[in-house]
Amino acid sequence: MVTSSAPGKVYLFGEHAVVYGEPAVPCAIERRARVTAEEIDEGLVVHAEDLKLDGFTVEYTGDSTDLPDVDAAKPLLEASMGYINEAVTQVRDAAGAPDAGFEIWIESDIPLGAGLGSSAAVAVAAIDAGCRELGVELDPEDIADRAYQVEAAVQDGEASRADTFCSAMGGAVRVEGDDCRRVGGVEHLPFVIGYDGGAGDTGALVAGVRALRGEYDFAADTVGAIGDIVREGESVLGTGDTETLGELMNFNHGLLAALGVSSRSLDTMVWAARDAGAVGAKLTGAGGGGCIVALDETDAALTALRYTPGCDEAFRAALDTEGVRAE
Ligand SMILES: Nc1ncnc2c1ncn2[C@@H]1O[C@H](COP(=O)(O)OP(=O)(O)OP(=O)(O)O)[C@@H](O)[C@H]1O
Ligand SMILES: C[C@@](O)(CCO)CC(=O)[O-]
Ligand SMILES: [Mg+2]
Repeated sequence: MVTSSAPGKVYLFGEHAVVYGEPAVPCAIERRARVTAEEIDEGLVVHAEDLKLDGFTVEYTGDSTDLPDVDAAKPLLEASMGYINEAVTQVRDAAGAPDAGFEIWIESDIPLGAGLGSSAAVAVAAIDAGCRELGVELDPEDIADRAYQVEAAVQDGEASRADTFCSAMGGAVRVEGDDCRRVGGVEHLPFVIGYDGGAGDTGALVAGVRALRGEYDFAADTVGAIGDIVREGESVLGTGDTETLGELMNFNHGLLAALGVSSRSLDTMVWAARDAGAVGAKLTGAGGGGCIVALDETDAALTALRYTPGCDEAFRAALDTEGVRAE
């Protein structure tokens, strides 16, 4: 039996636009998903106790034809199980063991569906644990690639490599299409996270941006302008110029809001952090609900968020320079 863990992430810049080939800079954070895998004779048994669907805790067995006995919509359950099922498919493929059976336990500090990359962290950790259990060591780039295949399969092709590459490699990364690399020289960023307790539907939000981009040239230009922000941000990343990073994050949030992926609670938390003196604040991930990320060396934004109606939880999240690892 082996356990692997992988970090969640925040986007400094570039979510959504990265789906259309613009660059993005996600950063791994010290909140992890841990996956334990044990080889069994056949089939798949998954214990996913954090996986709450409208209040249900799901412990499921076998493949998607053998759904757990809970009163939740079948597509919702199938989508939720998809990441682990697809990760196991990748493990069997990598190990050349199409019939390998697994019992899997998932435990995670990353809120689900909230923009902190829980799906990528679970996929990355599951692939690493499953492969090591079968005696196969993949390097982090291969794990990232296979975890991307998982996200692409579950999200009907609507996924970039950003979340999975970041989770596998750790630190700050830059992703532009298939070109994925680590950004050197970034050791510390004073991230503060505000979480509204909710979640966004990544697929629907991506589809909304795609539709706007098709309908209006200025929406396509907005996506391009997010790419310009990323290119500008890269030039100051690692120089210690937090003020400029913050200003660019604020601009990025405005453009994401223009594309329709913010929400009242995300905007409220963004303004609470800024009013408290954060150098910048924006939504992170797909949006619609979930988390914002602010930059603040002091405790002011953290405290302000804790008193902001609609903010369920606020916490610091240090940059995690380590990606996937054996536990
Ligand atoms: N602890 C967990 N146990 C089992 N499955 C999980 C767990 N955490 C995440 N998942 C899977 O990931 C899905 C959430 O992924 P989704 O991409 O919607 O959100 P996210 O990755 O948290 O946010 P974003 O992609 O915006 O950063 C869950 O529905 C579930 O299928
Ligand atoms: C919205 C999006 O850009 C980020 C979700 O964390 C989608 C993706 O990159 O796959
Ligand atoms: Mg995700």
